[in-house]
Amino acid sequence: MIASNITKIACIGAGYVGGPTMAVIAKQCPHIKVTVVDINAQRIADWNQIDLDRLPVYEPGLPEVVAEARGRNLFFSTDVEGAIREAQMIFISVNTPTKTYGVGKGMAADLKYVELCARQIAEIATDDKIVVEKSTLPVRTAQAIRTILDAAATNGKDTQLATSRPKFAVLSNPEFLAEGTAINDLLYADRMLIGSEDNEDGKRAEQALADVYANWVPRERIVTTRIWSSELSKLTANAFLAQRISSINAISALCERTGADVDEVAHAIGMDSRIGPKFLKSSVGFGGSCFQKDILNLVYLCRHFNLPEVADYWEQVVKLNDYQKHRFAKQIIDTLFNTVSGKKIAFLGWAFKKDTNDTRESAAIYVADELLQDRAEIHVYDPKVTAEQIYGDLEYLQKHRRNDNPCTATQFSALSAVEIRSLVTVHDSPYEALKNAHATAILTEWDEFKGYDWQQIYNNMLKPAFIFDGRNILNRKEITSIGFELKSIGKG
Ligand SMILES: NC(=O)C1=CN([C@@H]2O[C@H](COP(=O)(O)OP(=O)(O)OC[C@H]3O[C@@H](n4cnc5c(N)ncnc54)[C@H](O)[C@@H]3O)[C@@H](O)[C@H]2O)C=CC1
Ligand SMILES: O=C(O)[C@H]1O[C@H](OP(=O)(O)OP(=O)(O)OC[C@H]2O[C@@H](n3ccc(=O)[nH]c3=O)[C@H](O)[C@@H]2O)[C@H](O)[C@@H](O)[C@@H]1O
Repeated sequence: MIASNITKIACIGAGYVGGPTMAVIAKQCPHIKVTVVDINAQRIADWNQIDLDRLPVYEPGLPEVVAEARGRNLFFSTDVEGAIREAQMIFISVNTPTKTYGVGKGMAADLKYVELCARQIAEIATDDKIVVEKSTLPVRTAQAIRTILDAAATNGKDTQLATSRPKFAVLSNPEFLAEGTAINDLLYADRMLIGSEDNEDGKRAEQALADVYANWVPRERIVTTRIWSSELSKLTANAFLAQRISSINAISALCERTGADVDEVAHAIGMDSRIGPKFLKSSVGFGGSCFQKDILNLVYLCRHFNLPEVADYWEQVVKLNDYQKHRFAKQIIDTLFNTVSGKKIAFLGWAFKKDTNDTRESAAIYVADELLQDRAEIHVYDPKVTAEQIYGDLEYLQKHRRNDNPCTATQFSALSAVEIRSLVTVHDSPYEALKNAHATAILTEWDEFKGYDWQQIYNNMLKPAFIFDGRNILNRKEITSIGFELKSIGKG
């Protein structure tokens, strides 16, 4: 029977979502044993680090949560099979990146990891399980998961009587946390969304998961829907959030031409309660593993369902974001007298936003790539990102640049790993990165950047000393009074 009182949870995938979400469930529900498993042994070893500053995910508040629950009712392990066997409820929290091959290349979500999980669950389960989609998935994926679970339950186990075969309930429970604020987002969630199949087991499973969250989330914030609505709500939420950023970034370009100030415009329109102030911060462009991936996935789905106008509408959000990153890089080259060849450009920040060590799809990667095409010498400082990660990001891009990117596709040539390493230097100290630089580009809004000794930095930079503030974090008056030439986003 599908369990109604959950005491054992497994989560497949110990990444940015699996790790923090399960740590919070374990913290808030000491009566539930939570086991997080991953095929990446190094990642699991890092989650088991005694030194909590070296967990694989940097996230404010996470070490404290892990310290409280780990070893009590929170476990990290590579024993995927054991965890599946034991659990009543299994979260699938594996990566669903954009496909880099075959049908849907560059657009569709790659569901191979999710499919593998479903097959593994089906193969191993000997009793009834609730399977929860925590990964972000295209609408109707639950159908595919159900088909795999049911087929395996009948195929591989046909020696079993039909009545003794395990039953599965599939739920959709997308995650809405943002990196950098994950713990807060999980503890004080705006809502927890649960989509279930419309049958008795589906409703039973939905109630069981709602009861888990009810240990700390007010009941009125636990929203239940049909399963397709839940799946589509996740893609839609990310598309709406990203759309706001692209909208304000589009206006930033107009501000630069007209002398208006994008921060003032954002403030003024955000005071309209129908618009609201959040997600109106103009920037060098949104990054992160999800916005672009999820919108491209949405676009792919719309085309699949023969809705080309709808697909084009959403695709524009990504195109505008590509344009914004390109605009920023181009402004650096244009301002530095039309070439950055052999010039030292310091990058402050590499992560896609502050308070995370995640660099996936970070704007910094694309801006660096464009400057490297002109043979700039880039010197990077980021408080949380390692040199290997930075080199890895640039090398990955050389192989996987999107073909349809109008800003970058045609004129770009791939750089070798050796070329990248000869042109890019990663520093442990911001002051070293900035010494003798022709220009500084701020790519991430880390708070510490605001508190630097900018006078000292100015003294040590080449003149004219340019700053390209891709996050609008510096105080214009202070910075220009030192003598810097400051270029901000959306300020004429
Ligand atoms: N990163 C974020 O802030 C958010 C991500 N999401 C979604 O959550 C999902 C996971 O994202 P992340 O945690 O960022 O990915 P991630 O790449 O950090 O973690 C995924 C983990 O799954 C593991 N894995 C893959 N296949 C496996 C298998 N068959 N068995 C065991 N482990 C396996 C990988 O080794 C990896 O450690 C994605 O669908 C993403 O779109 C949703 C909300 C927020
Ligand atoms: O599905 C996901 O992965 C998650 O994607 C985003 O979270 P995240 O990408 O972690 O971080 P955001 O705060 O949304 O920032 C995304 C990017 O947009 C940029 N951004 C954000 C807000 C803004 O006003 N301006 C802006 O440029 C950030 O700097 C960052 O590069 C969503 O906010 C989460 O709700 C969602 O769960």
